Amino acid sequence: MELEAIPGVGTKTAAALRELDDPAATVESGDVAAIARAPGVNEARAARIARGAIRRRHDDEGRVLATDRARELYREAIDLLRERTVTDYAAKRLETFYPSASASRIAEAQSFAAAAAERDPDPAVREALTDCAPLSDPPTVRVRDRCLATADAETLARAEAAVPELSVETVEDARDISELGRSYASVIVLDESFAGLDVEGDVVVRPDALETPAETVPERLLTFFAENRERLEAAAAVHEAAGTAADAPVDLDRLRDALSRLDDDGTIAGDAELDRLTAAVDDLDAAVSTAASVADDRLREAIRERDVTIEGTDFLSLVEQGARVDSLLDRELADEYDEAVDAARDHLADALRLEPEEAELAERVFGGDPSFPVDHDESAVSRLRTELSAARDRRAAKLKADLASDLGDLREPVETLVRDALELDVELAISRFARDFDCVLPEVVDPDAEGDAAAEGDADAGDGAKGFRIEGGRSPLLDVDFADAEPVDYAVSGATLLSGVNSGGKTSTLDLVALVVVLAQMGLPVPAESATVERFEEIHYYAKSQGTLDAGAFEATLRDFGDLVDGADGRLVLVDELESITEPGASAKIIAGILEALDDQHATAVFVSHLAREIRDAADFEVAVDGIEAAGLADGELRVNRSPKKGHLARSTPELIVEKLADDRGGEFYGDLLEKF
Ligand SMILES: Nc1ncnc2c1ncn2[C@@H]1O[C@H](COP(=O)(O)OP(=O)(O)OP(=O)(O)O)[C@@H](O)[C@H]1O
Repeated sequence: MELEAIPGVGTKTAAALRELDDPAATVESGDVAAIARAPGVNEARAARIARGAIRRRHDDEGRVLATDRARELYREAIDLLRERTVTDYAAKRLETFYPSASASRIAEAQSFAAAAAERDPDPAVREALTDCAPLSDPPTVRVRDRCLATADAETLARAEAAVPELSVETVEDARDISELGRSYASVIVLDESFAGLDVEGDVVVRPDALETPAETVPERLLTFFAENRERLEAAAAVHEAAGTAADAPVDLDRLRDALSRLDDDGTIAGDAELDRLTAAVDDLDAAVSTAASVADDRLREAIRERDVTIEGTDFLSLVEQGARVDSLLDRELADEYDEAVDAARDHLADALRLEPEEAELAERVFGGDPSFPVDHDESAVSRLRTELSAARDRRAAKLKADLASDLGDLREPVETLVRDALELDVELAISRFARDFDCVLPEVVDPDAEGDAAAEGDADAGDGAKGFRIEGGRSPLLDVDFADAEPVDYAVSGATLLSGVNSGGKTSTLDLVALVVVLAQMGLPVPAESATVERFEEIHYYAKSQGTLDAGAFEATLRDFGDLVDGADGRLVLVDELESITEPGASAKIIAGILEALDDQHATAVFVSHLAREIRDAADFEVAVDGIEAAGLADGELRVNRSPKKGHLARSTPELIVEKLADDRGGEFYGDLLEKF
């Protein structure tokens, strides 16, 4: 796939995406975290790229959200979903859902959402998701005790690219290699031509070394797993909490076992022998000095308890020549000295937990010429250190190789393990949203088919329709608790005026319609008992304007509507109290004209207005009027039936108040007033 063909991906972004392992598949996968691994691509941008790829796949170029208020509604819908995610990943991934005019995209998203809504939003899974995050690539580790060697320039370039962890050295002959063997603990020769090479040190010829990075640089896998330990454990916990452990792409026990053998810095953990050797090397000097003290104490004690007879000549030579008293040890205290040395050797072997062969080397540390304090042999200590260090490094290398080979098998599957856990968060957010707001998956119908979405129980409506029909819709965007949101039934096909008392819920009804349509075209469940909506090409929602516009702004608004009515088929137009843009008489005429044009073009429109009667009178066609009706005033409070009544011009609040006064007070004045309505 041409990456540049994705909407919103330019040459620079395409170049960044090409750095990914499998750019096309990654971009198509919708995995926002994986896309965001491309250099310079953050998650918000990754979501846009994923959305672009979806659009391209569905040949979906259109922009359904056509006005600021429509876009605002979409943001509010996304926010309601995002509030229900646990991970950043899921929050970003939800952004790949957008209102689409493509039937195939809506169907695709709906099938995802339908499966998601079935998920049980178990609090235990939510808890487990807390530490879940996309796997990260640790920075390249430099391994300094090993190198690659080749005589070939091309192999050199390939090796440098494939194994940036190791130095790649150029060699011409066996002598060069043997020299490398002295500088590095191990050398891997890449050229077949050196097969059978016999040089000293840890030198191997492995032409396949670049293809087997787990063996060549086990550190790469080890640091990857060490760095991602918490994320992997969290993903495993999610699968367990969700009851999907048995189907997980990785055997979770095996993963945990491998992780338990790994330290946070990518070294080997939990191996008693390696721990013993490491401690022995680290403690060697301290143990030698304590062992010497043990011997000294013994000897001191022995000397203190013995009567030593010194011959006169000895005494003289001691006094006159400053001869060392040590010479007496050999003669007078030989047994005691031997015992003290044995004690020192035992102490050393015990303290360092040495194996018999190592203990043999350790014996040479003590037992030279008798002396007090007891001396040790520094070169024997050094030999012991070399021996123990080499054993430690051999052990570590073997364990690393073993562990890397185990982890190598898990490398690919853990990607899926983590991705599945994160995707579960996306699904659970949708499930929670659907449950919290009593949602249903709506029917999104083809506008070109015959019939009206608004036509209830109309056999002709079939699978095709114009307009929308919402039953029992309850908006989560109201300023009251969702539990107090009263259900609204509303269906419109064609251009309609919506009248109603003040605060009757007209604006809230427009919000509900916009929200239901936006969610429906995102392929998501909607907060209603049932809903059928036309698959609109565009949603134009205009919020109530703040006061009368000056001439310039009025002209601009009129031009907007001029564009809007041009080719309006397939559009949903929601307009809240457009009359406030200019004086009432002119407003009524303008709104009547716009409605007429929209109706002509089979657009679906709902215009909320307090001037419904005037607009109807000004219109040259039979304009439909619906009304949100007050059932009356009770204790000064309006009692409202929130579902607009079809074909009904609702009485206004002033009319209701005049009627109340006429009833309560009687008299000519109120009666005359009432008649004027
Ligand atoms: N379906 C509903 N369920 C519960 N409360 C609602 C519902 N619809 C509206 N309300 C309440 O009524 C208030 C007024 O609603 P809204 O602003 O939509 O009325 P309006 O008819 O547009 O008013 P105005 O004529 O003043 O523009 C809302 O703030 C909300 O508290």
